[in-house]
Amino acid sequence: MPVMLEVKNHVAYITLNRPEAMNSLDPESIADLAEIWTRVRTDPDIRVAVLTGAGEKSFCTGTDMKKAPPPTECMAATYLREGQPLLPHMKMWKPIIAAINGYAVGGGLEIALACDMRIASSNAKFGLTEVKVASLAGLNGTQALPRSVPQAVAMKMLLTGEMISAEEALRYGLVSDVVEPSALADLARTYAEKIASAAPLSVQATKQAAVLGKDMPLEHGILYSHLLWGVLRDTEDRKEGFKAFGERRTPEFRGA
Ligand SMILES: CC(C)(COP(=O)(O)OP(=O)(O)OC[C@H]1O[C@@H](n2cnc3c(N)ncnc32)[C@H](O)[C@@H]1OP(=O)(O)O)[C@@H](O)C(=O)NCCC(=O)NCCSC(=O)/C(=C/c1ccccc1)CC(=O)O
Repeated sequence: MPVMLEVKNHVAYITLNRPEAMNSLDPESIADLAEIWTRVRTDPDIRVAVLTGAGEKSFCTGTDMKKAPPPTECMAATYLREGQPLLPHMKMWKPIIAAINGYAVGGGLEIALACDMRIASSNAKFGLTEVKVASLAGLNGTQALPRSVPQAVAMKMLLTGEMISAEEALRYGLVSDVVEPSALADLARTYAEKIASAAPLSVQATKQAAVLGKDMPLEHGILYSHLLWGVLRDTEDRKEGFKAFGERRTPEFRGA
């Protein structure tokens, strides 16, 4: 399988599984991923997803340039029917954690930028190298990178295709944690299980407030987040959370 999925304790573990090709994305991987994201979005048992690459060398190096199929129709037809091939499938309010276990390059870094949390192994390298192969970081890279690291760093990376190290990525805030390669999966699981143990609707509303609010004027974002708080106010889970606190026990959340 070019992409593997395992669901455990409300966490979807997704692994790009073509280590021999640095987990680059061939057409089968892209189709598999699209299906998996739909499952993550719609399966009520799944509360959070972890995305990683197989092996210790690479998270994902973007388009498989040796297997990219020639176009079968004009771009306008594809674009107006489907929009983008990858990221719309990731659009959901369940959080996605990128566990970056090596190279995150080209479309690979763009996918990581579409995740909510990014943690990395100390051997990870990050680059939007599309200019080197006569293309463009057209999934989200030209927009998301300058919003994720200082503008000067983003422009250097975008225009030269130069990669940065895990240490630099941590310094610029592109990732939140850097650990030894052998510790990455455990750290991803720890964060994912923490998120999965919280009330699912509260987690999803929190992501929505943070993601949508980022592009609103502050005053609007604050009002919007207050409305989302109001949406959560009458949930069974909020009652359970408050009750469990008073009874000094672990709450049992149902997503209701
Ligand atoms: C990452 C590297 C620097 C690693 O170098 P290293 O020397 O350690 O390893 P290699 O020998 O190079 O790799 C081992 C093996 O894997 C194959 N490999 C690696 N990456 C790819 C890839 N992206 N496509 C196909 N094959 C790949 C490599 O050929 C080796 O195979 P072997 O010879 O052993 O059979 C180095 O691998 C590297 O620089 N990789 C390329 C990274 C890159 O340029 N990525 C950008 C691709 S373009 C892209 O992602 C785009 C995304 C997009 C944008 C908008 C809309 C949709 C998609 C742009 C686009 O598609 O146009």
